[in-house]
Amino acid sequence: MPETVQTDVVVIGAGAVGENAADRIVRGGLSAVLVEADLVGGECSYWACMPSKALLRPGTALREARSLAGSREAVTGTLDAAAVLERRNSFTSNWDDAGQAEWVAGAGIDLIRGRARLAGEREVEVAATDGRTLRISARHAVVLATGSAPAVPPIEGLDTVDFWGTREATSAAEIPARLVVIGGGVAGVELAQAYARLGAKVVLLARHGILGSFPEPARMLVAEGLGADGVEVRASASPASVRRTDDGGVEVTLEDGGTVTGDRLLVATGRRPALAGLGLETVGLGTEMLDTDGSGRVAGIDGGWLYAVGDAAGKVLLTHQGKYEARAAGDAIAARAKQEPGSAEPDAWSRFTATADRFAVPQVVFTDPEAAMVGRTVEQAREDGINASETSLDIAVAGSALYADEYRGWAQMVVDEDRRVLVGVTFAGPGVSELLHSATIAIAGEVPLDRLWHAVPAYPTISEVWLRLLEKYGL
Ligand SMILES: Cc1cc2nc3c(=O)[nH]c(=O)nc-3n(C[C@H](O)[C@H](O)[C@H](O)COP(=O)(O)OP(=O)(O)OC[C@H]3O[C@@H](n4cnc5c(N)ncnc54)[C@H](O)[C@@H]3O)c2cc1C
Ligand SMILES: NC(=O)c1ccc[n+]([C@@H]2O[C@H](COP(=O)([O-])OP(=O)(O)OC[C@H]3O[C@@H](n4cnc5c(N)ncnc54)[C@H](O)[C@@H]3O)[C@@H](O)[C@H]2O)c1
Repeated sequence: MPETVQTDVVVIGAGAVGENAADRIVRGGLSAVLVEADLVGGECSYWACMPSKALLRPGTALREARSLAGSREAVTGTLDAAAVLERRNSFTSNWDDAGQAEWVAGAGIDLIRGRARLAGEREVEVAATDGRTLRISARHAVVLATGSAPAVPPIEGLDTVDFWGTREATSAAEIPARLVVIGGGVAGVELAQAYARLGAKVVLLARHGILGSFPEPARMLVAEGLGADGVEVRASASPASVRRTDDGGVEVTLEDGGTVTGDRLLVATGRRPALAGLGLETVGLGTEMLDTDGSGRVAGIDGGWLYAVGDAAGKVLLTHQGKYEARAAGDAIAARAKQEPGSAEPDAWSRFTATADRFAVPQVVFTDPEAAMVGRTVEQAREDGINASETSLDIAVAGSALYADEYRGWAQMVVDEDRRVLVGVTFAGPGVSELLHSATIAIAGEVPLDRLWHAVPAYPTISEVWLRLLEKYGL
């Protein structure tokens, strides 16, 4: 007989998103059980954001030192790959989640380690890691925060080789001499540059070019940065088949008949919500993408007790947006339990709905140079029926010249001409990631351009690009 447990809310998955949902639920006065099958902290902490950025940052710091006369002369060596890997290990706490589990306990959340699945309305069954089977009844809600799984492309022979996914690439203990990367998305380009800087000879196969969601000039700057580090970017290269070579490496045959060989193959071709094996059929749902509203409530569930947030909801696969969805869902669940006014069907921009998921999503590609974008491209804005204009220029202000000798960067703003507010901004160049939040505030706050004119950028910072953009726009 399974042990039975009663709680207000069960959160399945203790990644960054599940942790935030449970935290908001407890802060809202409810009890929460958080179930985790692997490491508390999830993908971002151990196999994604943190280790990948830890692998990239030393190379960027070195390039920055080399970009200035005076400090350039002080650089006498190359990256110490072993030290970089060691520093990366410290950011993942050597894949030990004791610190995160301690935070969960301190937040008043009950942690159960094991694999959970739905077992009917408001019921969750857990195969606990200590061998017990638990049956948890949730008085108010169940939140799916199970993250995502790699989308493995249907490339002939891929199942016969021992290839890396992003998990293996972010946790590797050594640098392969030759690395072939399939996938020109964010994960592919970041890891291609990280490994090239750590000494690998990298070929990146990007069938539609790199960073498809970014405007062309930003993509070009990143491609040049990759090239400068020796990454061979093969745009339009579509892999047809893969085989193991006699020396233990891999050979990728392209659709045009060409071949590329490496000691390791990294496949970074996107991710899908992790919904398989979750018992969704017990509540009348399939394992295809869930349909959720702004507070994460899953459509088609009587009583609205099932929620999905973060990668599991599949709207925006980014940690910060997932955590934002979790805050909205957690607050909504707690408020709905108390029948708080405005929580049942919240208005846009209420704290119970993740409105920015549609209009103001920021993303940074942590390559060198960086690419940073928030909101819509001009094409997306026009597709959405917005009377959009675009203003773009190279970043060439006193702050950028001081930042690096021969600084090269690009900026673009997309304006809704009817409302005279920003709906999209892109920056590309060294150090631009820290500029992005100014654009996010302008978009989420719908700051009128005539008022934005009065947001004076400090001299001499790269932020002066704002002034140049507004002047070029006509202010
Ligand atoms: C290489 C790489 C780099 C990235 N870099 C960035 C970045 O720089 N910035 C950024 O914003 N985003 C980045 N992302 C995306 C980011 O990692 C994800 O958006 C984020 O991890 C999603 O968080 P989550 O909590 O929804 O899912 P996850 O972090 O995947 O957590 C889900 C958790 O649920 C658990 N789980 C799943 N099923 C069950 C079950 N049945 N029972 C119990 N537990 C279960 C899993 O074990 C896991 O711990 C990156 C992704 C990759 C692949
Ligand atoms: N800095 C960051 O914020 C960051 C970094 C890494 C990953 N992420 C997130 O993690 C998720 C996964 O990243 P990703 O780069 O794997 O996904 P992605 O969807 O961004 O890119 C996948 C790439 O793989 C290519 N591809 C797909 N199938 C292919 C095939 N059969 N052959 C060749 N190429 C193929 C696509 O054209 C695309 O360029 C994304 O949602 C991303 O936003 C974020």
